[in-house]
Amino acid sequence: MNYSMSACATAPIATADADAVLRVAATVFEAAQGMMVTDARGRIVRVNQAFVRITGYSADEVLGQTPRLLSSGRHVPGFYASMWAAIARDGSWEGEIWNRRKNGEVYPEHLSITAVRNRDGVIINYVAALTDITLSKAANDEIRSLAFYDPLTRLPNRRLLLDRLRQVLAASSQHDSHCALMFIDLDNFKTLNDTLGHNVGDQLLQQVAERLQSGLRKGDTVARLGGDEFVVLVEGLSSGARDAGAEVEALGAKILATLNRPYELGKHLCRSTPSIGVTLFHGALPPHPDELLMQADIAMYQAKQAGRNGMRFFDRQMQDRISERAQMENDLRHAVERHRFALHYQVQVDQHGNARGAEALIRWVRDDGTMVSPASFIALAEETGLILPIGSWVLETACAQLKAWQQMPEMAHLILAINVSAQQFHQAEFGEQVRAAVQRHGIDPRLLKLELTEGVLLDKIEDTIACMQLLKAMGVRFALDDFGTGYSSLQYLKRLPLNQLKIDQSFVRDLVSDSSDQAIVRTIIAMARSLQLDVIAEGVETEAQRALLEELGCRRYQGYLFSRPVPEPQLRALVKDSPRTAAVV
Ligand SMILES: Nc1nc2c(ncn2[C@@H]2O[C@@H]3COP(=O)(O)O[C@H]4[C@@H](O)[C@H](n5cnc6c(=O)[nH]c(N)nc65)O[C@@H]4COP(=O)(O)O[C@H]3[C@H]2O)c(=O)[nH]1
Repeated sequence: MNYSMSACATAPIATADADAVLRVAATVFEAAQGMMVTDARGRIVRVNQAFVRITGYSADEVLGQTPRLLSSGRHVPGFYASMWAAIARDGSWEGEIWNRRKNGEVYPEHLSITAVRNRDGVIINYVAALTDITLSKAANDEIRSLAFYDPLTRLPNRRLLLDRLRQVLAASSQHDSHCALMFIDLDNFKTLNDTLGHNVGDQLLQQVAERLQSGLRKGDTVARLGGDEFVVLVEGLSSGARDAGAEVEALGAKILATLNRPYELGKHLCRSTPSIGVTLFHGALPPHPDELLMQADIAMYQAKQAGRNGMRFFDRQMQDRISERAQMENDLRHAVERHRFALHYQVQVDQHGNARGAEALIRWVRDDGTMVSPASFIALAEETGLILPIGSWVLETACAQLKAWQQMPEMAHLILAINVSAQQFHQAEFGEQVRAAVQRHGIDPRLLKLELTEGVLLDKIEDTIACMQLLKAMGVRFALDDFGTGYSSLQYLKRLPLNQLKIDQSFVRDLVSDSSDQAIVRTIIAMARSLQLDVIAEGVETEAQRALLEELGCRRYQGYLFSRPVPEPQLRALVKDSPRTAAVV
């Protein structure tokens, strides 16, 4: 284009060929790009239709003028001087500038200017090609905005936050002052969103964003990471960690108070509270931005654990615990995939010492063969949902074991109890799962006992009763585990098709010396009687405890006095020796 223009401005018109070149040049000159030709002194000598369209000036209005008439006044003083210096040096210049249309509107344009020289090398014209980039610039801005800002709140997003954090970290080695990263998460946002709808949830997030922004200093950054997670980056705190901590503490208290004020969300007046996690950093050895964000997140999690609507500072021990937990979750997942579990069995005896049954207690078998107690992984399995495949494995393994016992005369009478967690029990297909397992293994369902805790039973009581009744009708038994530690009331206990109450070991431990434990155990036994339920005591370790339990009316026992939980072959040996099962320590 510029080449053609130079041809147009400089080629001598002598031949028919030259005529054709001229027509081509004229056509090119009238292309979509704005064109402007000046003489060597900068006076406009020619413009095309596109120029007229872009600038709003007619050719007559600009001929003889200088391009200064388009100037927007937006550029710094040295801008044009350096542009002309480049043209003088290189023969051309190209870049983006702001110009002004005839109607006063300032617009961005892409401009390229080429100097045209005669045969002697003297500049005779300047040719400018200009493109209005208003639209593409707007599109660029939009892309930038989408890439770096959260569309809902207009706050910086994670990408921009990390970018700023990187800058702050790079600069922090030169400053003494501390900076803080605060991770803010709204408590119960999900519930509000689910109950009042996303529209109301969005309004809350917008108002939280406004409150956060208005409560901070200009230099601080508020970002939204997504969902109900906000982050505040605070710079320029005191140089001493203690003072900086106190400043952040005050800021945190202010944020808590601001976000605690009620929100008007359409026709709803709502309350929302935040949990805030803070990590402080400064100078010498700044951590990686992702690491800082993780620390603040961990501290926020700790604030949640501590009861919400509060603030916590990051603490490294907490991080170690969380890393351990993550590692354990990973290992447990592998264990579930490869069925790395074993059932141990703890015998349950009657008052004559005869084995009447056993409780199956799971162990996680580590790759090095060590056994991990369920006390250290069942809670994690419940939190992560892994309890479902684990529970299925226990059910299958217990049924297979019962089947095997049915072929052994000395074991065939044993009732096997398994623990069922709340999540497992409340799956819609749990009843069916048990029925199918019983059928698949061809076992007598009366030999299977499901131990449930009070928590399981209290939840969704009608569904619970329906599921229990279905299984009870098949012959499956139910025991209520850890009895006495929850909130069971006689009224609802009456409605549950239970077979047995299990006295929690915490009442057995000091039974001999503690008269209030004796009173509790006496009451539980009386309650069981009135409900016509069996009663068993767990955690029986001494003969004195057993004797007292017997005196109080309890006829079934489980505990170290009889045996610890042991692998199946040991249980078999033990049962063979019963009555008065020998103690296995
Ligand atoms: N101090 C003392 N302790 C005694 C005595 N006798 C038994 N124990 C222990 O007390 C726990 C009794 O089981 P639990 O209350 O159902 O408590 C169980 C149960 O809630 C859960 N659990 C075990 N296996 C499973 C399972 O397959 N599924 C589910 N969901 N939970 C399980 O893990 C808990 C802990 O199991 P374990 O570590 O095997 O711990 C067992 C057992 O080893 C005694 O005389 N003294």
